[in-house]
Amino acid sequence: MPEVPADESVPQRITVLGAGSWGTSFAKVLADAGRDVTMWARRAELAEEISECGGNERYLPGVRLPESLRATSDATRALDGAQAVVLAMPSQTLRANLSGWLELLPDSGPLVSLAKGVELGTLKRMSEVIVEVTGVDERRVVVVAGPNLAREIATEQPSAAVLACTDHERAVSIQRASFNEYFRPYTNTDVIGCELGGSCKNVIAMACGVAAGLGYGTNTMATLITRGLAEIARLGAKLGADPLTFSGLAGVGDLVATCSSPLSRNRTFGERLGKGESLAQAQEATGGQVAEGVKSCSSIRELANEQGVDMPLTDAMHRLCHDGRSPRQVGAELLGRAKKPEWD
Ligand SMILES: NC(=O)C1=CN([C@@H]2O[C@H](COP(=O)(O)OP(=O)(O)OC[C@H]3O[C@@H](n4cnc5c(N)ncnc54)[C@H](O)[C@@H]3O)[C@@H](O)[C@H]2O)C=CC1
Ligand SMILES: O=C(CO)COP(=O)(O)O
Repeated sequence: MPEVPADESVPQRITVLGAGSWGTSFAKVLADAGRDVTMWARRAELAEEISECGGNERYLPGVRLPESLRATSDATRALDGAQAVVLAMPSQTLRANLSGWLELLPDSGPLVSLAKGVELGTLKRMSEVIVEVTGVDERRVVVVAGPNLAREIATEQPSAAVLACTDHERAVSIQRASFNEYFRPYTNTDVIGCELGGSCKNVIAMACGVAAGLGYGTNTMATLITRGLAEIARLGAKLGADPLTFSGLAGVGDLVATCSSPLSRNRTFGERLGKGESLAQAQEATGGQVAEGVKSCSSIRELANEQGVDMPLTDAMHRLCHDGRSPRQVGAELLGRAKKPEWD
């Protein structure tokens, strides 16, 4: 266990709200870094399995969790004494969940967001939703981004992440609270860029999955990743992100990991669509786990339209998921677009 200096700015008692794959894996990261971690799970049986059996077979089969990790389905108990709170649920459910916990959240300390998505309807990033619902200063909100496939981290494969916060010191406090032998977090003050990178890459990963499902190879994947990065960076530039962020872990890093890995739910979802499954069939097959890109392709597309930013791949994924187009049709539409220089 790495030595963390006894420093009051490093939260010791941390609550993770949400016990899906990333919530559980991130709770393990924190516990392995020496923190005192309590998880909240929606289902009492899952809370019991984590506390009593040291596992979460539905989300992370075969993974042994640290003995120190406790879980409860009682949010009041989970949040009692929390010095930092980690929010680990799907983007489209964050607002409703958070609204139910307002009275229980600590008055100070970081609120850490793991979710990668843009809210339907409001088109807000998750840190914006947190600030709006709780009324906290944005400098309390820390966003976790980067190439972080939950299962790889839960099996202690070396990984890096980005902790983004407009308050550098706050990001450093979570960095010190979470680093361990296999998890190396960097800090970044560009919250907008990190959140956009994490949300938009889910849509591009779906596109790569569709291409794989259609039987296409490496040239197609490389094209989708590269042109995906170009459209993400265009949106980021318009919304005030630091362009450098997109060449970092939250940009190209997460894009490469998610677009290439069979562990990615978004890529797998796209692959099923590419093989001819319907949206409902692909949804059924994910076993209740979230593929954020399915909804974010619509919210990001709307955000891009609002900002006058061209995002053809995101638009294509929206047409495929929600507008009745087939994978081959959207492929043909993309290739048939007006010819243009690589850089506008
Ligand atoms: N799994 C991964 O590898 C990574 C996931 N993320 C992001 O973290 C967020 C959470 O993802 P996961 O933990 O993987 O999701 P998951 O689908 O594995 O688990 C979601 C968790 O949220 C809980 N939840 C609370 N309210 C819910 C509701 N109304 N509907 C559905 N579930 C609800 C579920 O019970 C479950 O514990 C997502 O935004 C995802 O994009 C980010 C990095 C890595
Ligand atoms: O965000 C992720 C990796 O960084 C996880 O991607 P999926 O949600 O597609 O599994």
